[in-house]
Amino acid sequence: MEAEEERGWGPEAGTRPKMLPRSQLRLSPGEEQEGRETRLRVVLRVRPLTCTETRRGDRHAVHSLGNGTVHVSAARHDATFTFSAVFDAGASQEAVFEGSGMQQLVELAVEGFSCTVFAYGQTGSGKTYTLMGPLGQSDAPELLGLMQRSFSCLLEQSRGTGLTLSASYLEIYNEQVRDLLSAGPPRALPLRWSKTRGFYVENQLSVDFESLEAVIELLLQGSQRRRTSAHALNGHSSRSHAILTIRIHSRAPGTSKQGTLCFVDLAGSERVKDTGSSGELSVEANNINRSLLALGHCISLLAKPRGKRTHIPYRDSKLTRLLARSLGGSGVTLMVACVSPSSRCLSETLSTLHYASRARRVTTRPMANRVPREKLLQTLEEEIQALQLENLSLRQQLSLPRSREVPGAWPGWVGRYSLGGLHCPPLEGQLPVEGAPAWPSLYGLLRDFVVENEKLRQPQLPPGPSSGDIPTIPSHSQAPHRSIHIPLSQPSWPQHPNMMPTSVHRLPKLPPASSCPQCCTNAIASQGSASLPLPAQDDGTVPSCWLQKGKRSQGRSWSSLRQHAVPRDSQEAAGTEGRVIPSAPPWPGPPEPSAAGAIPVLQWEEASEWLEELI
Ligand SMILES: Nc1ncnc2c1ncn2[C@@H]1O[C@H](COP(=O)(O)OP(=O)(O)OP(=O)(O)O)[C@@H](O)[C@H]1O
Repeated sequence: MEAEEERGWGPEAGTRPKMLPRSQLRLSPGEEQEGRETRLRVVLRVRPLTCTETRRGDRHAVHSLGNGTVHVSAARHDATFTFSAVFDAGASQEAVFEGSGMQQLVELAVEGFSCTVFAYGQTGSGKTYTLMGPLGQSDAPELLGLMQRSFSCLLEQSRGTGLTLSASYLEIYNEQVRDLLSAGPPRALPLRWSKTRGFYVENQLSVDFESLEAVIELLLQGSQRRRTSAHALNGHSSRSHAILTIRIHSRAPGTSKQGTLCFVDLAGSERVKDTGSSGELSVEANNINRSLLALGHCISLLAKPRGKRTHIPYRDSKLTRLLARSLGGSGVTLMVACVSPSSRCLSETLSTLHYASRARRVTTRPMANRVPREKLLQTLEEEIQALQLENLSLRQQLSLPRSREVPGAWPGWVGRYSLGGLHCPPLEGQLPVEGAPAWPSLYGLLRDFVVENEKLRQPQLPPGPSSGDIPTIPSHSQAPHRSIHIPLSQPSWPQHPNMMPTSVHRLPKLPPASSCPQCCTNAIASQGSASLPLPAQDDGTVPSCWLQKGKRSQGRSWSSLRQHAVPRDSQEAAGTEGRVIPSAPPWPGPPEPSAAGAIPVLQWEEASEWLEELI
């Protein structure tokens, strides 16, 4: 745990929820990290002395002690700092890429997380060099920076996986947000806020790309448009904060993710008397320093424990607004602090080191950006797969033949539903509806599995007939009606084929059926017979209170769904001997073909919204 925290991106102490071992859940690193308080990862890079500094006879004041520790020594200043990694003057660009965790950041972005790497430090400390290398030197691939190496890594991952990539590039110059990719002279773009998107730049140009050459060309073009000037400490000093964002849209069967990989090259903090800036340069310097101060202020507040945090003033600058999500929200962030080793830059170096140390205490709660409807479909598929495994296991335990070995022994759902794809073929007599989601079919399949598995679980049941069909529940059975709360957000058990559930104890707990609170004393209509937990009235209809859409509450269980849709075939099941008890709630949408005459209570949109709420 400690080691994990030391590396950064480790969960905060005490925030790790109880989980099954990873081997059972088969979680990806991103899934493991999702929703947990996660520290910013901070690494330090010390550049070599420049020719001017060497000529001047500046001394080395910053020494790496190894193990992520750095020591600063000069006359009255002596201090030691620890980071996730420290790269000294001899470290190559490749070593920085490998040791900073950049590759992991790319992987998380592909998984749908908002990932940010930002370079912070005094002017001339090597931020641009670390991120982009010396731009335009294509003959020296070893000098390529974190950005180009990440692009390459990303494109490698995108090969054959259907990732869609696009890039946007902007700068914040004198508190104006400007597009670096759109044609014509840079003009200010509005920065807006919305509840769903947070802060965003309106009308920003986004360019799709498919190759490394294309994205590097975009980087070059944009960087050439960025404001730079010469001053005493840097002949090519960036006068703006630059933000290059790569959007990664990945589509796989049943899921769709939208991750971002954001590179922030901050303008360097500077002392006007050191840089000799005047006129426009000093106006720029003031704006740069002011926005960095706002960033520092936000970081100081964010570094406090969550309970003690006060309001975070993101709105104090455009920079902090755009970094809000990366710093305090749901992103994963890497900070590369850059310093000069020169004894002359000591006070600025110490300031950067304190700043970076504070940033190490900042935490976020990473959340992947998934398209909810598709997430639901994915979850349904996972549940079905888990139930299918259980079904096989139960059949084995009851010495029932595997259905596949007995022709015609598959339960009714086989053939009606296909697990392979989300978009099942239309059923007989049913017209295909363009763009119609496969939820009813998946839901129906889920329900059928639940029903069959529940029946197979009944301990008093004799082994089934030789046909391998599901044994029926005897009419005298006192088995209570139960509704299953299916934990959609977590797989019920391992989904690896080699990890079949070995005992029924791992099945979801079955709570007692709930009754209609308004008018029915007992929803379980017929004692001793297989029936739905539905209060059928004399005329065969269902009390209106069951059909009314009640006020939606958070955390509703599957059983509450039952109140919203009642297939008529389910009602008919009440009181029918030997019928399977459908303990899964009926699908709240339009009727399935098998549920002839179902009562459609909710509109499709409502039903889908509702399911989204559930997960
Ligand atoms: N690790 C390094 N190895 C060799 N040269 C470096 C290294 N880091 C920086 N330099 C050189 O130092 C100079 C300043 O670097 P750079 O422009 O990247 O600084 P910066 O922090 O981005 O400055 P500013 O904030 O003013 O834009 C450049 O000439 C660059 O080539």
